[in-house]
Amino acid sequence: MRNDPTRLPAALELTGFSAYHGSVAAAKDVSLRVERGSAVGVLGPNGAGKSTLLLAAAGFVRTTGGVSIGGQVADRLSPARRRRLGLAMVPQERAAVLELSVAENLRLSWLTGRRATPYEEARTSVLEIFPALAGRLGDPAGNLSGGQRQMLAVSRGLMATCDVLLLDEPTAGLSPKLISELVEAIRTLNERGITVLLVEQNFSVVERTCSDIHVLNGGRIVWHGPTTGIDRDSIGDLYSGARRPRPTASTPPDPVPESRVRPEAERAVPARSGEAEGI
Ligand SMILES: Nc1ncnc2c1ncn2[C@@H]1O[C@H](COP(=O)(O)OP(=O)(O)OP(=O)(O)O)[C@@H](O)[C@H]1O
Repeated sequence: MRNDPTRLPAALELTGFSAYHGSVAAAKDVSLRVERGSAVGVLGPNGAGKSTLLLAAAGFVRTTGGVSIGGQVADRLSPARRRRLGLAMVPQERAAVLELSVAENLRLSWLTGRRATPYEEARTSVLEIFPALAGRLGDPAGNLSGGQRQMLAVSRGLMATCDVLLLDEPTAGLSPKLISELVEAIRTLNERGITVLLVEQNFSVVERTCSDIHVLNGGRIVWHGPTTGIDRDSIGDLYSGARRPRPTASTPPDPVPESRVRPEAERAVPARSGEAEGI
C-alpha cells in the first residue's frame, strides 16, 4: 500500500486482511485496493476463498486486519452500517424473496439500503440496466428464470443505492447469451460510476468487465495486475502453481520489499516483483 496523501481514498481497501470460518483462515493477509469508479476482478479455483473475501468485506465473517469503505474505517462495523457507507453485496445464491413480486423485492432493497436516491429514480435507473425485468415487475420472483433471478439479485444491490457493488460469481450457471447480457449490465453500471469488485470463475467475464485482476489461491493473493497482463492459460497455470503469468507490458508495479517475498519453494507461484501480495 502506498502512502500518498494526495491520493483519493479508495472505494474499498483491505489491508493485511484475514477472514475466518471458526478458527480456520479462508482468506489470509490479503491487501487490495479498489479505486473509485474502477472494476476489479478476483479469480481463483474452487475453495480459494473468493466468496469468503467478499462476505468478510461486507461484514458477515470474522476478520482481522483493516477494511475501509470510501476512506472510512469499517473494521468493526456491522453489515448494515457498511451498507450505509455505500457497500452492497450480491451473494452467489441469487438472493430474493421468492414469494414477493419483482417490484416488491426492489422496493424492499431500497427500503433497507441507503436511500441516497429517491425510490422511483433508483428503480428507473435499474430497469434501464435490466430492461428484461421491466415486464416482470408484478410477477413473483420465484417465477423468474435463472438469468432473470440473477438480474434481480444485482438489481437489489443497486437499489440499495450503493457506491461499491460486490458481485459473487454472477454468471455461474447462465447461458452464454445471458452471460453477455450480464457483462453488458456490469459495464453499464460501472460506466455510471458504481465501483465493482467481481468474483468470478469465468476468465472471459472478468476480461470483458475489469481493468485489474487479483488471483486468489489458498486464501492468498498470488498475482495481481492489469487484465491485459494475464491470459487464460496463465490463469490455469496459476491455479495449479505450474508457472508464472506472462509479463505485462504496462507500467512496472511497485517493488515488493525483500522481507515480503517468500522463498521460492513456499510460493504457490513464482512472484514477479511487485505482483506478490500477502505472500
Ligand atoms: N461456512 C463455512 N464454514 C466453514 N468453512 C467454510 C465455510 N464457507 C467456506 N468455507 C471454507 O473456506 C474455504 C474458502 O471457501 P470459499 O467458498 O470462500 O471459496 P471460493 O473461492 O468462493 O470457492 P467457490 O468458487 O467454490 O465458491 C474453503 O476451504 C471452504 O471449505
